[in-house]
Amino acid sequence: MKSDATYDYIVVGAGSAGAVVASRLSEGGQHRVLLLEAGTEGSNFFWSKVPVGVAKMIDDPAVNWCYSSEPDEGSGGRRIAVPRGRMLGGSSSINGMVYIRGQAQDYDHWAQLGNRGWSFQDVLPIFKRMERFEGGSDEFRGRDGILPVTHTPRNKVPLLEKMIEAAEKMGLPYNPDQNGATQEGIGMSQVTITRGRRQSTAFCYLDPARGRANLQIDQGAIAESLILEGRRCVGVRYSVNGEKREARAAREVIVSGGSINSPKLLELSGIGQSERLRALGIAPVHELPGVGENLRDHYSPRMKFEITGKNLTFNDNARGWRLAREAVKYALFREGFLASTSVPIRLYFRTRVGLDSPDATISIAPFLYEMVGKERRVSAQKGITMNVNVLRSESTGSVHIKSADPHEPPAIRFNFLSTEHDRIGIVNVLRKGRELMATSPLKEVTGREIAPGAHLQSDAELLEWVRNNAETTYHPVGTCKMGNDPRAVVDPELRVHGLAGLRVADASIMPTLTSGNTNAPTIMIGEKCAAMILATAATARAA
Ligand SMILES: Cc1cc2nc3c(=O)[nH]c(=O)nc-3n(C[C@H](O)[C@H](O)[C@H](O)COP(=O)(O)OP(=O)(O)OC[C@H]3O[C@@H](n4cnc5c(N)ncnc54)[C@H](O)[C@@H]3O)c2cc1C
Repeated sequence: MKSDATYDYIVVGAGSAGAVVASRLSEGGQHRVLLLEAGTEGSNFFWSKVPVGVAKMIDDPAVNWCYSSEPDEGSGGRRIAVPRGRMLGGSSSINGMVYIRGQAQDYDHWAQLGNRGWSFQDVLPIFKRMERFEGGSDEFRGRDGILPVTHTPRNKVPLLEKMIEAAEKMGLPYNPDQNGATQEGIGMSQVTITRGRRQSTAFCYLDPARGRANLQIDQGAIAESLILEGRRCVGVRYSVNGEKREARAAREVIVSGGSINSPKLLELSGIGQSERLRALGIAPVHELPGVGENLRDHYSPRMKFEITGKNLTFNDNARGWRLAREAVKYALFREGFLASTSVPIRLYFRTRVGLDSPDATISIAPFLYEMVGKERRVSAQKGITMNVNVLRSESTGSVHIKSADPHEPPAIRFNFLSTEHDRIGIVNVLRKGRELMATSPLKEVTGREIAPGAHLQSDAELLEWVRNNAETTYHPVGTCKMGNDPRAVVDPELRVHGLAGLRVADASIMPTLTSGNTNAPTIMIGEKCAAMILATAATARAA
């Protein structure tokens, strides 16, 4: 066993949150930081740089953990793919690059649950500080941050103008900034793309930090367990190419492995439900019943409609010789299909009267795609794909290890559609999708409803279709949730309850889902965690 030097902080996982934590902790130069990342690729991985590369990486084990869920009732007995980034930048390096904070109420709710310091008023300054955005009002948006956020141009795909007009007829106004005063309405997606290049946390936070003498980034380094001495975490056991190593942390270890791998690492270290761990031959060290519980995600069926008009969708220009033309456009100008998000437009809306804020969303890819082997390709048939989901779904599942072998994937149980709220909600969203396509001027260019299909009308039929076809939007959260109740894993400072020297900082600490995609909130969590750690260190120095 190789025993490395002692660091002040060890961060496990260089993802949306972990890259931020390591970058910020090493910024001032006074703390020695070790960042362990299981993946071997970085921000120069070709398909990670090119926005359209999402489709290439969705199932590529070189940069993706490629997990899948356990079959259950909510998924009609299917296994659902659970892609997770496995490279510097983590899932921010393979994701769809949509940038959405969620609603003020999401964070106020976290604060109401007892998480002091997490209300919208508390986190808004962090969101503003971290972003470099070109529009919106100064009250809500930041201009000088490390993370470039851009607007998808409005007029590039003619079909989108028809969508905006149809939505407005339905009473959903055009919203120029869905990260501004209100999320509600139809708007162009904001994205972490600049000049045709993905802005992952690897690119924005780690690349500029690489030259720091006090930051060591070890890639291909898989954390296998935490080193605990009594009630204190003092380091990490990990392996690189099968070689076992140990690193010691004089101050703290920060686990940022994401919602699937963070609870897994805690359990492998004896932290979790003692009975469950004992049954797998792991000696329980610290009973913490919430570890791996409270898994939440956005369950998302894809609706598909035929489009009859000419040159209205990407199906017209992203195949055959036209795709080659798009490639040239990308190479020369960093523009076009290859340089864009696949979901340029989105709607946030209320599915029923009496709600304070939107409870559902539809994001739209202006093309149909098909699976060719394990790859998603643009179809010859013209149409659109709608990704629809309830924003704050209430079904909860779990992530637990299946054995003491750190290299075995954990059991992921989503338990989707297990609450009435989620069942009613998803049916309402499907109906809203239909309503949009049946409204002028979209109606005039809309052909057949390919999925779910017009023959499915009753709630029961639609729900059955969802069970058998829905995917996720790749937003697992909550498995090391923050709070003060018996199922909470970390406190509002993200310290693991009952242990010293150990924090968790990633999407797993969210007690509930945010109203939208989860990358921006997770980067904020990384920023907030680093700020809290640095404040603690400064207080200790002053004392
Ligand atoms: C395909 C896809 C599309 C998505 N699209 C969007 C989108 O458009 N917009 C959006 O906002 N969100 C999107 N998301 C979700 C968003 O990217 C995630 O919520 C966010 O990146 C999670 O960040 P994290 O820090 O919790 O985990 P991750 O970013 O996944 O980082 C965890 C890191 O830890 C590493 N790691 C794990 N275990 C170990 C270990 N034992 N040892 C060493 N390293 C380890 C992993 O390799 C990884 O690099 C998408 C996600 C996916 C997968």
